[in-house]
Amino acid sequence: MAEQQINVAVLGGGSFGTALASIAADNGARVHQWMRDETLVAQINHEHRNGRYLPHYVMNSAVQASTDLQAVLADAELVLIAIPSKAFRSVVQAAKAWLRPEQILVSTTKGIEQDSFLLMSQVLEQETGFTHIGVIAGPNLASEIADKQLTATVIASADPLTRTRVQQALGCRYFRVYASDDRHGVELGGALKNIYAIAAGMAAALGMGENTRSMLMTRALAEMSRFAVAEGANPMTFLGLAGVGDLIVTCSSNLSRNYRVGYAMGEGRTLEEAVDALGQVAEGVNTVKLVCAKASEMGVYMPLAEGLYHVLFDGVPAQDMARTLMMGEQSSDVEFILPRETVQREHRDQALHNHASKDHASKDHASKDQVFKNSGDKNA
Ligand SMILES: NC(=O)c1ccc[n+]([C@@H]2O[C@H](COP(=O)([O-])OP(=O)(O)OC[C@H]3O[C@@H](n4cnc5c(N)ncnc54)[C@H](O)[C@@H]3O)[C@@H](O)[C@H]2O)c1
Ligand SMILES: O=P(O)(O)OC[C@H](O)CO
Repeated sequence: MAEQQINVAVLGGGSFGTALASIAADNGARVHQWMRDETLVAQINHEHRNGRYLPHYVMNSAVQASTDLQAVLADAELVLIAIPSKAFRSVVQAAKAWLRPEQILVSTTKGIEQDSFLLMSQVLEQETGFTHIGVIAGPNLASEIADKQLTATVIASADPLTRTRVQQALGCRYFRVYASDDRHGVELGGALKNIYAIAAGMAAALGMGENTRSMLMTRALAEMSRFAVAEGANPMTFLGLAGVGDLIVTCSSNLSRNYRVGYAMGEGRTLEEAVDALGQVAEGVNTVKLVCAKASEMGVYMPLAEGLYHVLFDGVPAQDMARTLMMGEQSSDVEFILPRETVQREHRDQALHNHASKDHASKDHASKDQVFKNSGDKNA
């Protein structure tokens, strides 16, 4: 589908970086992939395999791997950055000397920066000041893409050139790229769903049923969009691939690392044991901490995220947390139709009404008593 051969640089030698590099090469792009590990570089260049992250996947043999950041970026028109959020800024800073304003820079990372609460495309913007900046997010399990399972993603950018170039570079017979201009919403969708994937993994390990999983995912969507709207995103974005799409896949599949962390904890492992056993990044663990702090600062109601926080960091058993959540307020289904505040007001009004009726009834009763007393007929 690529209309002209484009030079693509992929920064990151993990599973998603590797899958994206191969897609772009399948699509006719000239692809250079940067990573730190010389052994992996040699393996990709000679065996066309990334034995550490996607051992069973045969990559497109045209992908050229290198540890030389300058060489990888030299001719790149499109730069895809697939580095975990903890290291994202430092890699961008290292790359900065060879980045140019005409390049298209796209983050594929679904995480939030610890101290700044910035999303990765905001880090890119802050570090470079460039305009062709975008993000990719959607239901994109790297190992399924590697298997060439039919997959769709979203390129989100306010910049039309970024959107069309990424669609041209990556859209192919097994990978569809949809466009959005709500970069913030798409990026938040990708980062926030990791929280609920941990909770869904936990629920599955605890033997909770399909009704429970469906409730969890739907309420997660309500919570994610409530937070994102408070952050200035468009709630409609959450109806798309980067919202409900990514939430479904990550809350349903043990190919998701976040789901696997939750599952291991539901089986009784500690957070540390679960993360160690994974050996890769589960962004949701850090994201839940940052989002809970932010939500309390902004006054956004996020009972699921808060509940998960208590299980991960305060030693609250997951079963107890689930019970507590069921006792929480019974609120609105879709808050953009019936606002949560309206339901709360209705409950308050009803309580007042009940109280007033009770009061009235007891006064009525008392005055009847008085009449009876006065009339001396207690059986009237
Ligand atoms: N794996 C997926 O299915 C998938 C899908 C969509 C999005 N993502 C997102 O993409 C991002 C990267 O994911 P991944 O699956 O490729 O991760 P990964 O854990 O498979 O690999 C991360 C890569 O980053 C490298 N890295 C870590 N710290 C580094 C540093 N300081 N300098 C240079 N390189 C460093 C690692 O060596 C590794 O090559 C994550 O934020 C994830 O949310 C992943
Ligand atoms: O493995 P996870 O949990 O990081 O999820 C991978 C992707 O984000 C799924 O779209």
